[in-house]
Amino acid sequence: MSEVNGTASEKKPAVIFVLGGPGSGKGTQCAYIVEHFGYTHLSAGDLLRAEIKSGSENGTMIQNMIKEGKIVPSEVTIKLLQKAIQENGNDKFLIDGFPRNEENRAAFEKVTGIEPKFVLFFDCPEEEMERRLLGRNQGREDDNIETIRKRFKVFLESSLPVIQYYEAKGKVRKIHAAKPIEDVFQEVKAVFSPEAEKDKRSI
Ligand SMILES: Nc1ncnc2c1ncn2[C@@H]1O[C@H](COP(=O)(O)OP(=O)(O)OP(=O)(O)O)[C@@H](O)[C@H]1O
Ligand SMILES: Nc1ccn([C@@H]2O[C@H](COP(=O)(O)O)[C@@H](O)[C@H]2O)c(=O)n1
Ligand SMILES: [Mg+2]
Repeated sequence: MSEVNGTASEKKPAVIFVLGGPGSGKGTQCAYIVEHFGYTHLSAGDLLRAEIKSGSENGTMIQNMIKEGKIVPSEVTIKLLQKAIQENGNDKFLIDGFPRNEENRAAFEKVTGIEPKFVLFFDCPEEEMERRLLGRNQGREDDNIETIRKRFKVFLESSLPVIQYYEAKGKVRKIHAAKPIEDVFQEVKAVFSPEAEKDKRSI
């Protein structure tokens, strides 16, 4: 496929949006899904952090927004996602941490014409997410209590409505994420195994 929003005859990649509050375990579980089910993992946050490191002209703006827990304009994030999809040979992607608000959601659909197959939603209480983020130790500039509180607020105000939008379309697969990593993955597996079977039958 030469373009992500190419002509009707070109097959669009299968996309699963992976959503959940900060520290709910999205990245951790995506690594397991990649290993077991052959998806490519694209984390919107990781792509934005790489863009800062690359010295791009948007770097300072992105860095400031991440420090404040704010959502970067869709145009920037979608360009990074499109490029990552185009550069990858796979036809199925986990898009982690996107769409984060209604603007992200509507713009991605408009620009790429892609509707997610389903939305994997990691549901986790704030106290547990806060504990995990404060213990993460990956040197992230937004893993401090002040920014974490801002990120929780943005999640409740801007990201949950996106999950509710997909819930109304019957597309949300909710995972109880406040359990040990292996137990969470058992629940995730139960979502992906039937999908993998369906995919095999349609080949
Ligand atoms: N089920 C779990 N139980 C305990 N700790 C976990 C669990 N899942 C992930 N963690 C740990 O919690 C921290 C956050 O996990 P992870 O980075 O996967 O979350 P995330 O949802 O991607 O967060 P963010 O939105 O900030 O990128 C990591 O240190 C990870 O090892
Ligand atoms: N769609 C997105 C995704 C992320 N951001 C910004 O990056 C921060 C970190 O995201 P993680 O998923 O790695 O936690 C997030 O708080 C936002 O500032 C974004 O703007 N848009
Ligand atoms: Mg993450």
